[in-house]
Amino acid sequence: MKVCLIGYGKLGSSIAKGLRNAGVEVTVSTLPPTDEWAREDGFSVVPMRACAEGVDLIIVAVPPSAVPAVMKELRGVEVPITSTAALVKLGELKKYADKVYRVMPSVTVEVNSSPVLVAERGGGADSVVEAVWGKLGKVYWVNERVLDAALPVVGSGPAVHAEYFRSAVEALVASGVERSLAEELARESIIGTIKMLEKYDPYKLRSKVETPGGITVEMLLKLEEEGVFGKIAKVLGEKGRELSR
Ligand SMILES: NC(=O)C1=CN([C@@H]2O[C@H](COP(=O)(O)OP(=O)(O)OC[C@H]3O[C@@H](n4cnc5c(N)ncnc54)[C@H](O)[C@@H]3O)[C@@H](O)[C@H]2O)C=CC1
Ligand SMILES: O=C(O)[C@@H]1CCC=N1
Repeated sequence: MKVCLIGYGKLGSSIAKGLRNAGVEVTVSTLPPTDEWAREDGFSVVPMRACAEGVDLIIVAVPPSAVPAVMKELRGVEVPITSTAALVKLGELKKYADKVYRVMPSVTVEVNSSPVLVAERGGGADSVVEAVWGKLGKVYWVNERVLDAALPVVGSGPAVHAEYFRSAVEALVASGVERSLAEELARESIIGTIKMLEKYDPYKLRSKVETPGGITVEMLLKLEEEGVFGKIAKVLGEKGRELSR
């Protein structure tokens, strides 16, 4: 499979590396200075129309404000297009191309382990979209409203989740644990928790940990009293509702 990737920034570079891990041939078209970064990472960089020739799929990973210019330059190209841009709706993309999709992944595509929301089925090239994006994680076909609602947890997710990880590490360091050990302990604990969440719902998991009268319930009630978890749900939920309006 061959892919043309437009944009080699924070997300684009992760997409390119993830696709390469999976054996997909990637050609890049991007602006300076990221063209040099792509070459340094071993990708071939060419002008946009040349990039779009003879490939199975085009991935547009440019800032939302640059999408209209890129889509105009791709006008008339028959290859299906997937846009990763937040905020640029499918209706807007369809003004420029027939076979076009919105995709919402996260930078964890770099390790081939991202949820990938795709809107919407029936865009004229579903199987090639599934085949390429399926190399980067797990594909979920959804309507656009769901893609937007999920953006704060999927697209922004790694940054948000990493802040919890960081807080756990700081807590250990504050208690006198060496930072390298603290990082390892927090990471292993989170990996184990994710595996348990495949078996148990969060309420059940919490009840397995909370010893009556013990320290877990004491700490969690304190965090709840301070509104920590409610605040996360409120802010991410409000953003999802705003985006999916
Ligand atoms: N960074 C992330 O974790 C995620 C980003 N997104 C979306 O992906 C898109 C890219 O985001 P980032 O990589 O963070 O942005 P970025 O600013 O790091 O990278 C943008 C890239 O697009 C290139 N570019 C800009 N205008 C161009 C043009 N006219 N022609 C060709 N290339 C052009 C830039 O040179 C750069 O390589 C955005 O629309 C964003 O909403 C979606 C999900 C996650
Ligand atoms: O922060 C942003 O706007 C983009 C979309 C999701 C992740 N990064």
